[in-house]
Amino acid sequence: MAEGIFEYEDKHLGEVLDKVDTAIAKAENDAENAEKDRGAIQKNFYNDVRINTSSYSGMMDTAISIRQQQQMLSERENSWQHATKRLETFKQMKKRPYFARIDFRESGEKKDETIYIGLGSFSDSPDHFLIYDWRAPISSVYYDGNMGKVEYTTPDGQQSVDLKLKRQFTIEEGKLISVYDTDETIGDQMLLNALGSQSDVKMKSIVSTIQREQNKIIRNTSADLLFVQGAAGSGKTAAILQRVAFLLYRYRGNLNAGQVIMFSPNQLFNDYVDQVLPELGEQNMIQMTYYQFARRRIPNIEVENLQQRFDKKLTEAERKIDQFKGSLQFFKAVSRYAEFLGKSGMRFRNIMFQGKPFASKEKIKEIYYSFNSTYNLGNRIEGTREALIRMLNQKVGSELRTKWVEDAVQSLSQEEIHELFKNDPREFKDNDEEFKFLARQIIMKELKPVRNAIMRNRFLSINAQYVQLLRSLPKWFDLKKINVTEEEWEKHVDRTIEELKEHHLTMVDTSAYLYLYDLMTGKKGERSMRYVFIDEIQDYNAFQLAYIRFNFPRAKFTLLGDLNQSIYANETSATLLSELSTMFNPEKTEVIQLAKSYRSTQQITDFTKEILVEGESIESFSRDGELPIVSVNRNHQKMLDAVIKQLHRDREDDETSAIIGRSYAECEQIAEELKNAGESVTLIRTENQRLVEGTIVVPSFLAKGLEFDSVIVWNTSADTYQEHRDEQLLYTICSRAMHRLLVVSEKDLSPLIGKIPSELYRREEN
Ligand SMILES: Nc1ncnc2c1ncn2[C@@H]1O[C@H](COP(=O)(O)OP(=O)(O)OP(=O)(O)O)[C@@H](O)[C@H]1O
Repeated sequence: MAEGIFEYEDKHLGEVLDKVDTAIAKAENDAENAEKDRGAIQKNFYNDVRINTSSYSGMMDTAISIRQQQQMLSERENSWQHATKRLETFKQMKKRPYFARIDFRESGEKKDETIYIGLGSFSDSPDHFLIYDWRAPISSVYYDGNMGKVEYTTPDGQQSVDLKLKRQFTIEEGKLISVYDTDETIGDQMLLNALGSQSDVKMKSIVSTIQREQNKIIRNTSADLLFVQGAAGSGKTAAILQRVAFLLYRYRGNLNAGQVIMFSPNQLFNDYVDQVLPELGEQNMIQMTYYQFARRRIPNIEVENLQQRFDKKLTEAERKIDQFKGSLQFFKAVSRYAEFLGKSGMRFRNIMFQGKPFASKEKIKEIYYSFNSTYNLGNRIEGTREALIRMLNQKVGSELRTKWVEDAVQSLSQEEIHELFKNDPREFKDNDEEFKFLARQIIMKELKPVRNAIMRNRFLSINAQYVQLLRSLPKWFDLKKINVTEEEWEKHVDRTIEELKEHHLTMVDTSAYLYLYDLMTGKKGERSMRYVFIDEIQDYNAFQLAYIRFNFPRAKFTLLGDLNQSIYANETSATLLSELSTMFNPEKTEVIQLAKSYRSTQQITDFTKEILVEGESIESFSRDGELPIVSVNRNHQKMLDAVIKQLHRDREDDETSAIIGRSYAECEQIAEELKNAGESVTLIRTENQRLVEGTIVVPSFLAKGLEFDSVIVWNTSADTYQEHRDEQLLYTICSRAMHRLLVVSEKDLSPLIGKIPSELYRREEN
């Protein structure tokens, strides 16, 4: 880089920082004044209020005066908050005000324009922007184009510019460290710097090095369904977090973080990504796992967790049934079944009062089916509830003169009477009136559980209904379509009933169970949710997706995944794409492929992609590193020694390490053995655990979406990772590594590693 350019930019940076300093001083002053004003109002609050309570109009004046003082106080409070927030932003800006510059000429203009791009915009007068927000329409040119004509989208349509210069800066703590000019999309040097650094317990934003394909994902506003298929480490997660920040900026004022929800693979992952949006100056969206989403609706039932789902061994028939229960076909079958329920077949439960039915199930059924045939299930349940509440109100009257009520009134203590008056004693005309009042209060209290049962639809019987749905299925669904016999189905239903009795449900049943319940109760879904993001889509089945869609009927969807990283061998993701295409309008569906893997060094990506049968489309990013090591050991102890040796190497080089075992049981054992050998490691037991610094031992099914400097794959022996069955699982684990990968096995090496060309790794025998 020419000397003059660096000096020029250094000077420019100095000028901008001076202006930021001026803005800081002003914001400090504003904050101080707002604080003073606030203090003064608080102190003089009652001096400044005109108090006059001698007449009605005087009291009104007093109330108005208090209100005015309160309003002034809250205005000062707002301006104080505003000033402190601005101050905070400017202080951040001082460290790294911008990261890029572009020069371009707009069509029809005679002069070139220069803009600087940073995390947020900054201007020294209303029309004079010194820094543009990376999300501003014009900033897209920086990410999207090579030199020459570049198009970009504005809220008013497409625009084009002639791009003449693209310059990148490294600025640290307000000091210019380096300047690069590039005619590539985003110069490799900056990306290399970003990728070469050590991993952290928290993911970082990628704002200064967003790649062109990623930019498409981030800025897409047209699709109802945006589907991103991308190799491991291709930046899917990084891109969607940036996308959330983009959408919050683009629709500022109309969209808030509470209207965006992201389904993530596990709680560890939530932890891992929770700093990205705050770093970009935005609030985090709602984030949960599907398990949490389902679980909060049915607290009394234990839903199958990740580990149970992962460890499950199914017979061939069970596998087919499981697959069917996770399909769109079954989703439609449940919808159809619910339609029948509008005519007959709804199961009810008695609502009990003092050991006897307040409303018998027969009576409830009679009410439920008394409505006109045009009523849908939602209207029916509402009508039934209203009729039951009317019955309840009549019951209050009819119970007045019963013996239990009389006895209860007679035996009331003074305190209890006081309480029934709600500490507000009243005058009664005579004793009878007082009795009636107290009796009503007692009856209403006693009937409260009945009222709750009505309002909470406890007269429905979801368990019985779900079982009936399963039992009756062969009568209206041809089991031949799924290659299952009636006996096999019967056996399966019996098992589900047993599980329900134990308050257990598998994940596939849970979705169907909840969906049926929502249909029965006429639930409409959350219409205020505007964007739904689902990461690691390959681990969902079509039923779950359809159910999520049902829950958020007005939202736009962004689905991200890698069909090569399905960790559940029982479920196939291949059919997922075709099922998806029937769920959304094809004209509003866009698919983006990300083929380049940024996470790992070239050596690691070249190695891991060989594990897959169809891995050739994965491109490695040219970042150089050491060859992966495949260590084949004579016995268990040797294998452990190889791990310890690598841990020492990692520690010396300041690399974070993760040891990934296939099952939880295996991880528990290694963690124990490593501790006994004096190594300090943390075992990740469940998906709800927090991420910690230092070496961790994590089971394969919890490593989803995470990354580590150095990955050690434990026991890749032939019987642990089998050909066909475990290809994707092993690929997923190995692709967690950024800079270093060690695969250790005892005796026979898994054929999945054996088939990798030997020049792609270094073999060690111990
Ligand atoms: N444009 C980029 N600039 C800098 N770093 C990037 C870029 N894109 C991706 N990365 C980095 O590459 C790594 C992998 O990205 P990310 O976790 O988003 O990939 P992914 O596609 O979600 O992977 P997986 O499917 O394996 O979970 C992260 O460390 C991320 O910060």
